[in-house]
Amino acid sequence: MGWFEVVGEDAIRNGECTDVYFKRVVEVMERDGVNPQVTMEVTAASLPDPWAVFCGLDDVIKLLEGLPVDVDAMPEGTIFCPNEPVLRISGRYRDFAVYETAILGFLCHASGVATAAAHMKVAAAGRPVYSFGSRRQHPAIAAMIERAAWIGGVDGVSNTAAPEGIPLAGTMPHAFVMCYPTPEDAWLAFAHSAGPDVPRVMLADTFSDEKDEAVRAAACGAEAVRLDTPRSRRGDLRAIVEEVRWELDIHGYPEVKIFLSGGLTRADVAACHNVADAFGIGGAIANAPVIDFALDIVELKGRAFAKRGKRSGVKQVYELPGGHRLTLPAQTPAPKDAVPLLVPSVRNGAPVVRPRMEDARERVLSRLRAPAGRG
Ligand SMILES: O=P(O)(O)OC[C@H]1O[C@H](OP(=O)(O)OP(=O)(O)O)[C@H](O)[C@@H]1O
Repeated sequence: MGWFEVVGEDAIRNGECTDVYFKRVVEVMERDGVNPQVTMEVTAASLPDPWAVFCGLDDVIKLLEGLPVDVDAMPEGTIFCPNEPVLRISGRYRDFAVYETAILGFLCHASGVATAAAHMKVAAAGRPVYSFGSRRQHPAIAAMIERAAWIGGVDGVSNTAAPEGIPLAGTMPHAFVMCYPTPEDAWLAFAHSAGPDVPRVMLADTFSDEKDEAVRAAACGAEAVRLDTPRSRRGDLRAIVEEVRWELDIHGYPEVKIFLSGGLTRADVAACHNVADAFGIGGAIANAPVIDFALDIVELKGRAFAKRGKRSGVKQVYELPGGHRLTLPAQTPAPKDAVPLLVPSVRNGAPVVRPRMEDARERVLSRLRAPAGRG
């Protein structure tokens, strides 16, 4: 272990970040010379929502690179439903058994965050959503959280350690406002000295009522006011936003936008989607429930074989015209005009694809734009 209680990249790549039972059984199998050819599939029997976003494949490909395995998977950003295999690995069991822990960890966590982000975008109905939640998770995984949120469709992220290319977004903390004699002093200092590309979004709820501070912030040059109303003061959030909008308009600031944040849930965002102009979301994205993926043998030595509760045989998931989906045995001929969703990702340890987060994000956004919804 190093300075912090984190697992280093080398330990993950070497299979040292694993459940001890894998190490124990691999030793037993080595002694017995047992190492059958298997195909294993990753599926989730249930989801927090009717559909989810597949994410985390990039790390899985890097993890398995160089091992004698083949991997087929849905591309990152693919929408999937319960029981659909999202990824399959073929190889000799002992050669990749210890990686199950990390494979599932990569996929469960990233897919959970991407899914929550996509559902939040649906709730916001076109208004921008920003990921402010890396403070809710261990800093060592901030880049993963922000990447998954970006793939899920957020419009920017707050953590400066996010992967390059993701736009950074942020306003000002309450501590900043409190470090000046008055909020006006803080807002004017920010308006004067923040970088030219930094939007003048002023936090307008530190000491007094939102409608009072919002109008005062507008007078100090705010392009937008951020309302981060504490839950203890909240009551009817939509009514607060409507009242602030009214006061800004009547005092001559109709162009000043309202940015909402602070413990927002999907229901809060849906309730305010047409009165607030943007949303900063922390825990409701970063603390998303993980997707409960499992990795199970479906074929052993070339024959369909599965434990109880699982369907045996290698499968393919098809998308049909009209957005319908079908899971069939892989050897069944593809239905007419069907698009197979599981595609080659690794062949004998060599990556066939390098997932690009922009492609994954576009896959999600194009689905969210589709009139038929997620299909
Ligand atoms: O959706 P959430 O889980 O609440 O996370 C995001 C919140 O984190 C920050 O608030 P915080 O009060 O921690 O800091 P601040 O006073 O600097 O705004 C930010 O202002 C958001 O409100």
